[in-house]
Amino acid sequence: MAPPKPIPLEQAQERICALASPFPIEQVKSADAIGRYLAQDILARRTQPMADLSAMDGYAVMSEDLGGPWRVTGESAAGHPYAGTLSKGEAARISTGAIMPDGAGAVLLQENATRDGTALSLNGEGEPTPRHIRRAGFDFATGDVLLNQGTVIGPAQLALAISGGHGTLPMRRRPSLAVLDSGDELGADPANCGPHQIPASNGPAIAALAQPFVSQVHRIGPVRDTMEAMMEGLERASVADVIVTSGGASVGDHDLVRPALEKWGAEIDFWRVAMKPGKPLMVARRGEQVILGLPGNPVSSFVTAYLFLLPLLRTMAGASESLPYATPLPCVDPLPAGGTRTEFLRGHFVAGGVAVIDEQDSSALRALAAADVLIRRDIETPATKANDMVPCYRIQNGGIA
Ligand SMILES: Nc1nc2c(c(=O)[nH]1)N[C@H]1C(S)=C(S)[C@@H](COP(=O)(O)OP(=O)(O)OC[C@H]3O[C@@H](n4cnc5c(N)ncnc54)[C@H](O)[C@@H]3O)O[C@H]1N2
Ligand code: MOO
Repeated sequence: MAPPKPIPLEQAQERICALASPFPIEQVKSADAIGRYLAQDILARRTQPMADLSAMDGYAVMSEDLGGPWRVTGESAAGHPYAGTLSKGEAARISTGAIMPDGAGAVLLQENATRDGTALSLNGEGEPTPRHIRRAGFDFATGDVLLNQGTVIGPAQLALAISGGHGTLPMRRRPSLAVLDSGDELGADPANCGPHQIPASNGPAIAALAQPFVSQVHRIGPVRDTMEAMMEGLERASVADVIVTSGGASVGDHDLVRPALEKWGAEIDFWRVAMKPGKPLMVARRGEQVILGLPGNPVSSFVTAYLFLLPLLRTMAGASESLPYATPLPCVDPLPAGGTRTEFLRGHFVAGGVAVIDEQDSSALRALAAADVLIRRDIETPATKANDMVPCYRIQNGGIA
């Protein structure tokens, strides 16, 4: 039977994301929410700053009393406000982040002051100014939306949520993942492979790509190229919400993933995508479980995990943006017109943009590991000249940048 016609990349990404059902919401300690997506909008539970604060170390004075001299009548330090109300001719020693005393409306930098005991005067370098005051609520006020549902929590978002009074955050429960390597040629121990074996490297790479988005990863295999071994592998994988296989997805005599999935009761959603590398990608479903059959070639498996598995996991995690986004960058090499498949070329950063890596074979791991970007070439896109802008997906930093 002839294999089905490959479907367009965009349609394949849409179909895979449509298979994801949102996972239940759980409250997570804010610091443990890093890398996860908010399940609800986060509203400020407090106002920041809670009062007018000084932005500098110096002296607080009345706004109608900018010329001095003054008498220092007390101090406002961070955590220890000034007691009482400031009057004309009075100044309060104040530190950065400390609350402006009642009655005060300007701050004199200590560099611009001469102080002798409690006597304070200008030294000619500058006057008190309200510009050194951070106004109450200028960052946020109680009830403001601080972070939208679907936002990923990184270090800055974590700081904002904590500052807004949130010790815990509502996140979607993360799916569990099973990663299955298949192929008679695969060895489990990279240091001890027989002469006809290669180390199973796809599983560890896929697991590492997925790790931020999943609760746990079950590693299965290497599984032999027999129907019995595949069925047993799938049975072991059935504990997981998402199952990823690599290898055996193409049309060869030993490519058993599709028949095994069908025998196991999975329904194939689509098989084959008009992309390079990654054409044999297979997507199936069994009940609520989603199964991705990635091609065995290591670069194909990495690229399809990046373009399909991660969007699926992000959708399950409740991300507002599931697909990776392309940044236009100048390509120092001219590129030929696009062909009949959307192509992802491995490229690396050079002065002035990106350059195409010479080796583009879909098994070449050294070239993949040297790549900073995948350069996207759409179907039949016109040829480009040196330094034309091309869409680039960043895969620096293990594919998660
Ligand atoms: N007649 C055709 N042949 C092929 C087609 C086609 O359309 N017609 N498609 C080609 C494309 S494109 C790809 S990609 C490969 C993918 O094939 P499979 O998914 O069946 O993968 P395998 O044959 O099992 O393995 C391919 C290659 O990758 C190595 N491999 C497999 N698993 C791992 C692993 N876990 N770790 C490291 N390396 C792995 C394997 O040893 C092979 O060298 O099919 C083309 N053929
Ligand atoms: O996925 Mo294959 O790598 O297109 O050669």
